[in-house]
Amino acid sequence: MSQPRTLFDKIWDSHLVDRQEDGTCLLYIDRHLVHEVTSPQAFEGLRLAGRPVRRPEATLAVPDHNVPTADRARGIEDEESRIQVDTLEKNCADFGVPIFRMNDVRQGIVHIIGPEQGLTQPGMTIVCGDSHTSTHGAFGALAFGIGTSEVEHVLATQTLYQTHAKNMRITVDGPLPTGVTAKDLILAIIGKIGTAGGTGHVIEYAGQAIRDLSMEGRMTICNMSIEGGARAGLIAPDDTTIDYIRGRPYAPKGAAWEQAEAFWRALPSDEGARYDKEVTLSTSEIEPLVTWGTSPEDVLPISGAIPRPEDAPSENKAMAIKRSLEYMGLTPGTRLRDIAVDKVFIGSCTNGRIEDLREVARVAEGRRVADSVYAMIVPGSGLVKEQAEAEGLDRIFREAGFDWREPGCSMCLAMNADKLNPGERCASTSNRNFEGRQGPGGRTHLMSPAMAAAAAISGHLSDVRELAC
Ligand SMILES: CC(C)[C@H](C(=O)O)[C@@H](O)C(=O)O
Ligand code: SF4
Repeated sequence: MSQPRTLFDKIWDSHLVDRQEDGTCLLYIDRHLVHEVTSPQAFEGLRLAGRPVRRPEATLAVPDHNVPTADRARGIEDEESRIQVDTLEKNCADFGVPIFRMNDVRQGIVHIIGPEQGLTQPGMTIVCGDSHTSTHGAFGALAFGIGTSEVEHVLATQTLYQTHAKNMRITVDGPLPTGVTAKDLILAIIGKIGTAGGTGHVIEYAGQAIRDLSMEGRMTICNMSIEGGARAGLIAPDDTTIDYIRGRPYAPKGAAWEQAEAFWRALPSDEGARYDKEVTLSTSEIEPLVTWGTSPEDVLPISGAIPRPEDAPSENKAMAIKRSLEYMGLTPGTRLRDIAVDKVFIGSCTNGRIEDLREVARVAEGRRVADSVYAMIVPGSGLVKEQAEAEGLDRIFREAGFDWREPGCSMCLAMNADKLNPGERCASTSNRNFEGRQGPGGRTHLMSPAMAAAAAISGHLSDVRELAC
């Protein structure tokens, strides 16, 4: 009998082209997603070497980081952004790579459109020159970010050099308590394991709380695996996965669907498969969470207060807390819910999907954004936007005083015109809160869409459970 294998090992083994004595492996890559930030030098490399793209039909490009989220009819005003987006279009035209252009309704954040189009499927290897490629692991695909020289390698050969990561399993037991979402789960996980907790590992998420999540929630979890230091995140495919993929534009059809489904159902880790590291959490310990510092592991329940450096377990940690608090403009002991916000950003590849927008609408309906707050909602893709509008969510948002925008990365990382001003404080549904992430001097508190909506309405960090929904 063969050894029981994990989902990760099954995907790895089935994509192994070659293994060197030193452990370096050559993997076949099924899908390659491309955006404007990390691809220009890769295409330039191909041009210089006179090489074509090996499998254009396995590649899809989309501009997302540099696109404006308002007034698209006016084109892109910022010159640097315009050059980035134009360069991507030209490279795709020159090399025959399919692209969803800025004004295509299918345009959106690369990690939102892959799943939406049915390009992301269980058992695949998926890469993109972007760290949050881990998002696609929600489908039981081995998906990870790569650097620009690797983008060039994949474009040229459809393969990639890799070394085998270790297997880690994080089990979240119990049902989701009221007001607690996938975002709270992953923030709790990162709070527990730390930003280096997953280093060198591929994390498989398991347990009732994970199984009970929709695909949207599972994507939120896998998206932030990278913030926990992991190489990738994975969730075993099941009925929820298969139902989500069925009928999407790039999903297999007819007999190919039957075959694919049988293959997908054989992918989950075998009984008795061995993990190098195991972590267990119970949802009974988890409340709605917010970050207070400049790392995603600086996380606390909304009922908590800003930590005191002198309570830190080590001198180093005390220094780190002090520095974070200085940057964040916060005083130890302040109750989190007494912290006023200037802006609210709802969107990103972590929380810019339709379900996230429905959550926001549930909180926003019949209420008003506080006068002191500017709140923006940036759908993850043109199709998410279209769906939200078909459901009348945009009307709820507008009536409540939210700014309803065009799709893109936007203020998740401020590579376009959407930025925090120095010193401004933001409740954000994105995934990174380091110094300057949302604009130089900007201060970010990460949280779920419902919690961000609650902050927009009340004008300060607040507990969504106290707003009757
Ligand atoms: C610009 C890109 C390379 C970057 C990433 O790799 O993640 C961005 O998407 C981010 O979220 O910081
Ligand atoms: S939405 Fe944010 S995290 Fe996601 S790809 Fe864009 S910049 Fe990166």
